[in-house]
Amino acid sequence: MQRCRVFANPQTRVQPEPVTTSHRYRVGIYGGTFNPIHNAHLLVADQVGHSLSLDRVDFMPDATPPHVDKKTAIAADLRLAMIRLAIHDNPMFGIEESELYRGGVSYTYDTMKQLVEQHPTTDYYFIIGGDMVDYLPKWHRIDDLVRLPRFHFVGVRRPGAKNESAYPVIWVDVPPTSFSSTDIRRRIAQGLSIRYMVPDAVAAFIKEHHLYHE
Ligand SMILES: Nc1ncnc2c1ncn2[C@@H]1O[C@H](COP(=O)(O)OP(=O)(O)OP(=O)(O)O)[C@@H](O)[C@H]1O
Ligand SMILES: O=C(O)c1ccc[n+]([C@@H]2O[C@H](COP(=O)([O-])O)[C@@H](O)[C@H]2O)c1
Repeated sequence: MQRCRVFANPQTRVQPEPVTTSHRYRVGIYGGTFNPIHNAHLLVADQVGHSLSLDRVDFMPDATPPHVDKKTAIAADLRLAMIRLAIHDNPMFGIEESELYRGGVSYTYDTMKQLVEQHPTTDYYFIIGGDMVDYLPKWHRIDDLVRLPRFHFVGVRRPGAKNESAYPVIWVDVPPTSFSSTDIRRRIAQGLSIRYMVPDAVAAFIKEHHLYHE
């Protein structure tokens, strides 16, 4: 049975304490712009979490994405609010907000270096779309990133697809869903339904705040 440390202040979160000193937490980090978060993101995070027996999968919204060609996203607090609404009913899901606090361009090396240093008993599994694996050689300080202790890449693969990479990647097969946040934004601008593409609470938030209506 896992022991818990109960803090004197009842407001403080009760955190599980490792049973032995060798206990390691297994945390998935799912980075993205989440403009907005959608059901394919949730499906991927859940599938990877279960496939790799992760203790947690944290969604990590970026401040400024490293890709220069990406369009400016809506304000971070709105993206964050939608992530909160989307994940509230899944106890495996959390949010990693450090890139938003840091600001500037959200290079994964900078973020993960800080996280592995701050959490020495945690193994990190950074989730990326299978198509993105081909672009890893272009990532900022990629050779330093893959050498960080307790850092792993997880490639989300369509069943049966190739699993080649210039860098070590743990491949996980996930049922394919082809839509993206771009598709959601376009559909909203065209007045089309996004029901079942995003959680109902996210759709209601988008409507209430009149987001993505051009
Ligand atoms: N349908 C999908 N299936 C698998 N992975 C996905 C899917 N949509 C997005 N991802 C992955 O989710 C991560 C976060 O992506 P991001 O927030 O940029 O979403 P996106 O839907 O690709 O957005 P956009 O269309 O605005 O580029 C990325 O690793 C991306 O490859
Ligand atoms: O560090 C980099 O050079 C780098 C280059 C491309 C993407 N990333 C990260 O990968 C995650 C998904 O990125 P994107 O642009 O596909 O949504 C997000 O957390 C980005 O910060 C990181």
